[in-house]
Amino acid sequence: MEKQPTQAVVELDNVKKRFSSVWGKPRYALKGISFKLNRGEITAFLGPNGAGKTTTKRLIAGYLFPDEGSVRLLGVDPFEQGKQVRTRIGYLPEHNPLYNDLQVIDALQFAAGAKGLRGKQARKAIQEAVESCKLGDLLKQTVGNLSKGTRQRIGLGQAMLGNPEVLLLDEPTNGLDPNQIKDIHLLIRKLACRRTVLLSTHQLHPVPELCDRVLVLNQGHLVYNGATSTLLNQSRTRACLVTDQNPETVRAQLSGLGLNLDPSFKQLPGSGFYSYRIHGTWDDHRMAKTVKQWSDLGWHIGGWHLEANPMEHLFTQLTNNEVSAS
Ligand SMILES: Nc1ncnc2c1ncn2[C@@H]1O[C@H](COP(=O)(O)OP(=O)(O)OP(=O)(O)O)[C@@H](O)[C@H]1O
Repeated sequence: MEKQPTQAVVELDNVKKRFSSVWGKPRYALKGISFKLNRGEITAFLGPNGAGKTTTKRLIAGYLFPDEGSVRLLGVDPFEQGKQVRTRIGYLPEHNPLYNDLQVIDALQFAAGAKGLRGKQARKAIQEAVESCKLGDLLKQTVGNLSKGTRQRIGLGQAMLGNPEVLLLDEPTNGLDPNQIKDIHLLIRKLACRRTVLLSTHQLHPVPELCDRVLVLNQGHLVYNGATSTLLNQSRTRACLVTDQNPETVRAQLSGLGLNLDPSFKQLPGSGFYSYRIHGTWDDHRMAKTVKQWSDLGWHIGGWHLEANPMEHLFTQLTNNEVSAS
Protein backbone atom coordinates (compact mmCIF):
# COMPACT_ATOMS: atom_id res chain seq x y z
CA MET A 1 0.00 0.00 0.00
CA GLU A 2 1.28 3.48 -0.86
CA LYS A 3 2.49 5.60 2.04
CA GLN A 4 1.65 9.25 2.51
CA PRO A 5 4.15 10.68 4.97
CA THR A 6 3.33 14.30 5.61
CA GLN A 7 1.91 15.12 9.02
CA ALA A 8 4.12 15.41 12.13
CA VAL A 9 2.73 12.99 14.67
CA VAL A 10 5.45 13.45 17.25
CA GLU A 11 7.19 16.77 17.80
CA LEU A 12 10.01 17.58 20.20
CA ASP A 13 11.13 21.17 20.52
CA ASN A 14 14.39 21.97 22.29
CA VAL A 15 13.86 19.25 24.87
CA LYS A 16 16.19 19.02 27.84
CA LYS A 17 16.02 16.33 30.49
CA ARG A 18 18.24 16.04 33.52
CA PHE A 19 18.63 13.40 36.20
CA SER A 20 20.35 13.78 39.53
CA SER A 21 23.61 11.87 39.75
CA VAL A 22 25.18 10.04 42.70
CA TRP A 23 27.32 13.13 43.31
CA GLY A 24 24.17 15.18 43.71
CA LYS A 25 24.88 17.39 40.70
CA PRO A 26 22.20 17.00 38.00
CA ARG A 27 23.36 15.66 34.64
CA TYR A 28 21.64 16.38 31.39
CA ALA A 29 20.65 13.22 29.52
CA LEU A 30 19.14 15.37 26.74
CA LYS A 31 20.68 18.74 25.97
CA GLY A 32 18.08 20.46 23.80
CA ILE A 33 16.86 18.13 21.06
CA SER A 34 14.26 18.94 18.40
CA PHE A 35 12.75 16.67 15.77
CA LYS A 36 9.48 15.62 14.19
CA LEU A 37 8.24 12.16 13.28
CA ASN A 38 5.87 11.83 10.35
CA ARG A 39 2.95 9.52 9.76
CA GLY A 40 3.80 6.44 7.72
CA GLU A 41 7.54 6.58 8.35
CA ILE A 42 9.90 4.24 10.17
CA THR A 43 12.64 6.26 11.80
CA ALA A 44 15.82 4.59 13.02
CA PHE A 45 16.94 6.03 16.34
CA LEU A 46 20.67 5.42 16.62
CA GLY A 47 23.31 6.35 19.15
CA PRO A 48 25.85 4.81 21.50
CA ASN A 49 24.89 3.48 24.93
CA GLY A 50 23.80 6.28 27.22
CA ALA A 51 23.15 8.73 24.34
CA GLY A 52 19.61 9.39 25.58
CA LYS A 53 17.44 7.23 23.28
CA THR A 54 15.40 5.53 26.01
CA THR A 55 14.92 8.84 27.83
CA THR A 56 13.57 10.35 24.61
CA LYS A 57 11.14 7.47 24.12
CA ARG A 58 9.96 7.70 27.72
CA LEU A 59 9.27 11.39 27.17
CA ILE A 60 7.25 10.64 24.03
CA ALA A 61 5.35 7.89 25.85
CA GLY A 62 4.56 10.34 28.67
CA TYR A 63 6.42 8.35 31.37
CA LEU A 64 8.70 11.37 31.94
CA PHE A 65 8.28 15.10 31.52
CA PRO A 66 10.90 17.44 30.00
CA ASP A 67 12.75 19.92 32.21
CA GLU A 68 12.77 22.37 29.34
CA GLY A 69 11.22 22.45 25.89
CA SER A 70 8.08 20.66 24.77
CA VAL A 71 6.95 17.22 23.65
CA ARG A 72 3.79 16.80 21.59
CA LEU A 73 2.29 13.46 20.71
CA LEU A 74 -0.68 13.53 18.35
CA GLY A 75 -1.15 17.18 19.24
CA VAL A 76 -1.17 16.81 23.04
CA ASP A 77 1.31 16.83 25.91
CA PRO A 78 1.75 13.09 26.59
CA PHE A 79 2.71 13.60 30.24
CA GLU A 80 -0.13 16.00 31.13
CA GLN A 81 -2.76 14.42 28.90
CA GLY A 82 -1.55 10.82 28.95
CA LYS A 83 -5.05 9.34 29.22
CA GLN A 84 -6.02 10.83 25.87
CA VAL A 85 -3.17 9.13 24.03
CA ARG A 86 -2.61 5.94 26.02
CA THR A 87 -4.21 3.63 23.46
CA ARG A 88 -2.82 5.61 20.52
CA ILE A 89 0.77 4.69 21.32
CA GLY A 90 2.48 1.29 21.59
CA TYR A 91 5.77 0.94 23.41
CA LEU A 92 8.01 -2.12 23.31
CA PRO A 93 10.69 -1.42 25.92
CA GLU A 94 14.18 -2.89 25.80
CA HIS A 95 14.37 -6.44 27.27
CA ASN A 96 10.62 -6.81 26.65
CA PRO A 97 9.42 -7.44 30.21
CA LEU A 98 6.97 -10.37 30.15
CA TYR A 99 5.66 -12.51 33.00
CA ASN A 100 7.08 -15.97 32.30
CA ASP A 101 4.34 -17.83 34.16
CA LEU A 102 1.49 -16.40 32.14
CA GLN A 103 -0.05 -17.95 29.06
CA VAL A 104 0.22 -15.80 25.94
CA ILE A 105 -3.47 -14.92 26.03
CA ASP A 106 -3.16 -13.81 29.67
CA ALA A 107 -0.11 -11.68 28.83
CA LEU A 108 -2.15 -9.94 26.12
CA GLN A 109 -5.17 -9.50 28.42
CA PHE A 110 -2.93 -8.09 31.13
CA ALA A 111 -1.39 -5.56 28.70
CA ALA A 112 -4.83 -4.63 27.35
CA GLY A 113 -6.00 -3.91 30.90
CA ALA A 114 -2.91 -1.78 31.56
CA LYS A 115 -3.81 0.27 28.47
CA GLY A 116 -7.30 0.84 29.86
CA LEU A 117 -9.00 -1.46 27.34
CA ARG A 118 -11.97 -3.36 28.75
CA GLY A 119 -14.66 -5.86 27.65
CA LYS A 120 -15.54 -5.92 23.98
CA GLN A 121 -12.93 -3.27 23.16
CA ALA A 122 -10.18 -5.38 24.79
CA ARG A 123 -11.31 -8.57 23.01
CA LYS A 124 -11.27 -6.80 19.63
CA ALA A 125 -7.82 -5.29 20.32
CA ILE A 126 -6.42 -8.70 21.33
CA GLN A 127 -7.88 -10.38 18.27
CA GLU A 128 -6.28 -7.77 16.00
CA ALA A 129 -2.90 -8.02 17.75
CA VAL A 130 -3.03 -11.82 17.57
CA GLU A 131 -3.71 -11.67 13.84
CA SER A 132 -1.09 -9.07 12.98
CA CYS A 133 1.64 -10.73 15.05
CA LYS A 134 0.65 -14.31 14.15
CA LEU A 135 0.10 -15.44 17.72
CA GLY A 136 -3.03 -17.50 17.06
CA ASP A 137 -1.42 -20.92 17.63
CA LEU A 138 0.37 -19.84 20.78
CA LEU A 139 -2.38 -18.45 22.96
CA LYS A 140 -2.36 -21.32 25.46
CA GLN A 141 1.44 -21.60 25.60
CA THR A 142 3.37 -20.47 28.65
CA VAL A 143 5.45 -17.38 27.89
CA GLY A 144 8.55 -18.68 29.70
CA ASN A 145 8.72 -21.73 27.38
CA LEU A 146 8.85 -19.72 24.16
CA SER A 147 11.86 -18.65 22.07
CA LYS A 148 13.21 -15.10 22.24
CA GLY A 149 11.90 -14.37 18.75
CA THR A 150 8.39 -15.49 19.71
CA ARG A 151 8.57 -13.47 22.92
CA GLN A 152 9.42 -10.41 20.84
CA ARG A 153 6.35 -11.10 18.71
CA ILE A 154 4.29 -11.18 21.90
CA GLY A 155 5.90 -7.89 23.00
CA LEU A 156 5.04 -6.38 19.63
CA GLY A 157 1.51 -7.80 19.96
CA GLN A 158 1.19 -6.07 23.33
CA ALA A 159 2.47 -2.82 21.86
CA MET A 160 -0.08 -3.14 19.03
CA LEU A 161 -3.09 -3.45 21.33
CA GLY A 162 -5.67 -0.78 20.57
CA ASN A 163 -4.28 -0.28 17.06
CA PRO A 164 -1.94 2.58 18.04
CA GLU A 165 -0.84 5.21 15.54
CA VAL A 166 2.62 5.49 17.06
CA LEU A 167 4.99 2.61 17.85
CA LEU A 168 8.13 3.09 19.96
CA LEU A 169 10.37 0.05 19.67
CA ASP A 170 13.48 -0.32 21.80
CA GLU A 171 15.96 -2.85 20.44
CA PRO A 172 13.26 -5.27 19.21
CA THR A 173 15.82 -7.65 17.68
CA ASN A 174 18.31 -7.69 20.53
CA GLY A 175 19.64 -11.21 21.12
CA LEU A 176 17.77 -12.80 18.21
CA ASP A 177 19.25 -15.12 15.59
CA PRO A 178 19.40 -13.94 11.94
CA ASN A 179 16.17 -15.72 10.96
CA GLN A 180 14.29 -14.29 13.92
CA ILE A 181 15.68 -10.84 13.11
CA LYS A 182 14.39 -11.16 9.55
CA ASP A 183 10.94 -12.20 10.83
CA ILE A 184 10.75 -9.28 13.25
CA HIS A 185 11.86 -6.81 10.57
CA LEU A 186 9.18 -8.11 8.21
CA LEU A 187 6.64 -7.76 10.98
CA ILE A 188 7.76 -4.20 11.77
CA ARG A 189 7.44 -3.28 8.09
CA LYS A 190 3.93 -4.71 8.06
CA LEU A 191 2.92 -2.99 11.30
CA ALA A 192 4.43 0.30 10.17
CA CYS A 193 1.92 0.79 7.38
CA ARG A 194 0.21 4.18 7.99
CA ARG A 195 1.79 4.33 11.46
CA THR A 196 4.71 6.27 12.89
CA VAL A 197 7.52 4.05 14.13
CA LEU A 198 10.57 5.08 16.14
CA LEU A 199 12.98 2.17 16.25
CA SER A 200 16.11 2.14 18.42
CA THR A 201 18.68 -0.31 17.32
CA HIS A 202 22.38 -0.97 17.57
CA GLN A 203 22.19 -3.03 14.38
CA LEU A 204 23.06 -0.65 11.58
CA HIS A 205 23.07 -3.13 8.73
CA PRO A 206 19.27 -3.38 8.24
CA VAL A 207 18.63 0.36 8.59
CA PRO A 208 18.83 1.29 4.89
CA GLU A 209 16.27 -1.31 3.92
CA LEU A 210 13.97 -0.93 6.90
CA CYS A 211 13.94 2.76 7.77
CA ASP A 212 12.87 5.89 5.92
CA ARG A 213 14.63 8.35 8.19
CA VAL A 214 17.53 8.30 10.61
CA LEU A 215 18.08 10.19 13.84
CA VAL A 216 21.47 9.91 15.53
CA LEU A 217 21.83 10.96 19.13
CA ASN A 218 25.19 11.42 20.80
CA GLN A 219 25.68 12.48 24.43
CA GLY A 220 22.26 14.08 24.57
CA HIS A 221 22.66 16.01 21.28
CA LEU A 222 20.92 15.19 18.02
CA VAL A 223 23.80 14.93 15.56
CA TYR A 224 21.91 13.70 12.49
CA ASN A 225 18.33 14.02 11.32
CA GLY A 226 17.61 13.17 7.72
CA ALA A 227 16.31 10.75 5.13
CA THR A 228 18.11 7.41 4.97
CA SER A 229 18.68 7.91 1.25
CA THR A 230 20.41 11.27 1.82
CA LEU A 231 22.58 9.76 4.48
CA LEU A 232 23.57 6.88 2.24
CA ASN A 233 24.37 9.19 -0.63
CA GLN A 234 26.52 11.28 1.66
CA SER A 235 28.39 8.34 3.05
CA ARG A 236 28.80 6.42 -0.19
CA THR A 237 30.70 9.32 -1.59
CA ARG A 238 34.03 8.85 0.10
CA ALA A 239 37.12 7.28 -1.30
CA CYS A 240 40.30 6.73 0.70
CA LEU A 241 43.63 7.37 -0.95
CA VAL A 242 47.20 7.00 0.25
CA THR A 243 49.73 9.01 -1.74
CA ASP A 244 52.99 10.91 -1.35
CA GLN A 245 51.45 14.20 -2.56
CA ASN A 246 50.98 16.95 -0.02
CA PRO A 247 47.51 18.30 0.91
CA GLU A 248 47.87 21.49 -1.17
CA THR A 249 48.65 19.55 -4.35
CA VAL A 250 45.86 17.06 -3.74
CA ARG A 251 43.33 19.77 -2.89
CA ALA A 252 44.20 21.72 -6.06
CA GLN A 253 43.96 18.60 -8.20
CA LEU A 254 40.61 17.63 -6.70
CA SER A 255 39.08 21.06 -7.01
CA GLY A 256 39.90 20.95 -10.74
CA LEU A 257 37.78 17.77 -10.88
CA GLY A 258 34.97 19.28 -8.79
CA LEU A 259 35.82 17.04 -5.81
CA ASN A 260 36.38 17.90 -2.16
CA LEU A 261 39.05 16.77 0.21
CA ASP A 262 37.84 15.76 3.66
CA PRO A 263 39.68 17.77 6.34
CA SER A 264 40.45 14.56 8.26
CA PHE A 265 43.63 13.70 6.27
CA LYS A 266 46.66 12.31 8.12
CA GLN A 267 50.37 12.15 7.48
CA LEU A 268 51.57 8.57 7.90
CA PRO A 269 54.58 8.77 10.21
CA GLY A 270 58.01 8.02 8.71
CA SER A 271 56.67 7.09 5.27
CA GLY A 272 56.34 10.39 3.44
CA PHE A 273 52.77 9.33 2.58
CA TYR A 274 49.43 10.93 3.47
CA SER A 275 46.07 9.28 3.91
CA TYR A 276 43.14 11.24 2.40
CA ARG A 277 39.39 10.94 2.17
CA ILE A 278 37.82 12.34 -0.97
CA HIS A 279 34.16 13.29 -1.30
CA GLY A 280 32.51 12.52 -4.61
CA THR A 281 30.31 9.95 -6.29
CA TRP A 282 32.63 7.02 -6.54
CA ASP A 283 32.51 3.53 -7.85
CA ASP A 284 35.45 1.18 -8.35
CA HIS A 285 35.71 1.94 -12.06
CA ARG A 286 35.79 5.71 -11.61
CA MET A 287 38.26 5.53 -8.77
CA ALA A 288 40.61 3.17 -10.67
CA LYS A 289 40.53 5.49 -13.69
CA THR A 290 41.23 8.57 -11.57
CA VAL A 291 44.05 6.88 -9.68
CA LYS A 292 45.63 5.89 -13.01
CA GLN A 293 45.55 9.55 -14.11
CA TRP A 294 47.25 10.63 -10.88
CA SER A 295 49.79 7.88 -11.29
CA ASP A 296 50.54 9.12 -14.81
CA LEU A 297 51.17 12.56 -13.29
CA GLY A 298 53.94 10.97 -11.22
CA TRP A 299 52.05 10.56 -7.93
CA HIS A 300 53.10 7.55 -5.90
CA ILE A 301 49.93 5.76 -4.87
CA GLY A 302 50.24 3.76 -1.66
CA GLY A 303 46.71 2.32 -1.96
CA TRP A 304 43.06 3.27 -2.28
CA HIS A 305 39.64 1.89 -1.41
CA LEU A 306 36.03 2.98 -1.27
CA GLU A 307 34.52 3.16 2.18
CA ALA A 308 32.73 -0.11 2.64
CA ASN A 309 29.96 0.04 5.21
CA PRO A 310 28.29 3.42 4.89
CA MET A 311 26.07 3.13 7.96
CA GLU A 312 28.83 2.04 10.28
CA HIS A 313 31.20 4.61 8.92
CA LEU A 314 28.69 7.38 9.35
CA PHE A 315 27.76 6.24 12.84
CA THR A 316 31.42 6.30 13.88
CA GLN A 317 31.89 9.74 12.36
CA LEU A 318 28.81 11.23 13.95
CA THR A 319 29.37 9.81 17.37
CA ASN A 320 33.10 10.60 17.46
CA ASN A 321 32.33 14.24 16.62
CA GLU A 322 34.22 13.97 13.31
CA VAL A 323 31.47 15.78 11.46
CA SER A 324 29.35 18.67 12.59
CA ALA A 325 25.74 18.37 13.66
CA SER A 326 23.10 18.86 10.99
N1 LIG B 1 16.29 7.42 35.93
C1 LIG B 1 17.52 7.86 35.71
N2 LIG B 1 18.27 8.39 36.72
C2 LIG B 1 19.52 8.86 36.52
N3 LIG B 1 20.14 8.84 35.32
C3 LIG B 1 19.46 8.33 34.27
C4 LIG B 1 18.13 7.81 34.42
N4 LIG B 1 17.71 7.37 33.20
C5 LIG B 1 18.74 7.60 32.34
N5 LIG B 1 19.78 8.17 33.00
C6 LIG B 1 21.05 8.60 32.40
O1 LIG B 1 20.75 9.35 31.24
C7 LIG B 1 21.67 9.06 30.19
C8 LIG B 1 20.90 8.58 28.96
O2 LIG B 1 20.36 7.28 29.25
P1 LIG B 1 19.42 6.51 28.22
O3 LIG B 1 19.01 5.22 28.90
O4 LIG B 1 18.35 7.38 27.75
O5 LIG B 1 20.43 6.19 27.03
P2 LIG B 1 20.26 5.17 25.82
O6 LIG B 1 20.73 5.89 24.60
O7 LIG B 1 18.89 4.61 25.79
O8 LIG B 1 21.30 4.03 26.19
P3 LIG B 1 21.24 2.44 25.81
O9 LIG B 1 21.54 2.34 24.34
O10 LIG B 1 22.34 1.88 26.65
O11 LIG B 1 19.89 1.92 26.19
C9 LIG B 1 22.65 8.04 30.74
O12 LIG B 1 23.78 8.72 31.22
C10 LIG B 1 21.88 7.41 31.90
O13 LIG B 1 22.75 6.96 32.89
